Amino acid sequence: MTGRSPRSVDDVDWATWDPNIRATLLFVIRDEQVLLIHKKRGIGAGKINGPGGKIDPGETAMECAVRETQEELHVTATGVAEAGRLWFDFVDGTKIHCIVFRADDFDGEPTETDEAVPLWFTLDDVPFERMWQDDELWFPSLLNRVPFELKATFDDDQLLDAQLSVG
Ligand SMILES: Nc1[nH]c(=O)nc2c1ncn2[C@H]1C[C@H](O)[C@@H](COP(=O)(O)OP(=O)(O)OP(=O)(O)O)O1
Repeated sequence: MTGRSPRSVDDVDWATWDPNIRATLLFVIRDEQVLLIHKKRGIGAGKINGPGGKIDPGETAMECAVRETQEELHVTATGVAEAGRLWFDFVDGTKIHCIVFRADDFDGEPTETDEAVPLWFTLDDVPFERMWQDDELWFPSLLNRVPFELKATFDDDQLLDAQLSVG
């Protein structure tokens, strides 16, 4: 039998799943608004997302989230706390483990860089149609400060299946 690419979350052997990318996302949520980016390059270029990126050797996930936010927007997030964890299994073999952080505030002025354009959205107007398809599933938990875990399968940037657990 020829191998079939995993399609549903239950097709993936999560017990042996080993991510080839460990990354972070950070969402500053302040005054009923969320600070997002239009990402110019890298995985998900062209989409709107939170700032974030790959964890460097020797740094913690939280240090990575703060560093990436500094690099992409020239602001320093404050009041940072872990919000949830994401497991993305792509049919091309890319396996991304992503830790999501929430921040209450920041120092500095959001500034466009080579990597990102800063964008503010009110919490009832988050542009999910321009974001990764999984984001809409876990964003309510992020806003409500309920810990979440999401496993999802993707074909390129098309969401195939997702399982969310909260609390
Ligand atoms: N399905 C998905 N949903 C989502 O919300 N974010 C995703 C995602 N798949 C990937 N990402 C994000 C998480 C992480 O911040 C980023 C990783 O992509 P990259 O490695 O291209 O990041 P960067 O290029 O910004 O990082 P560096 O290479 O470290 O500069 O993509």
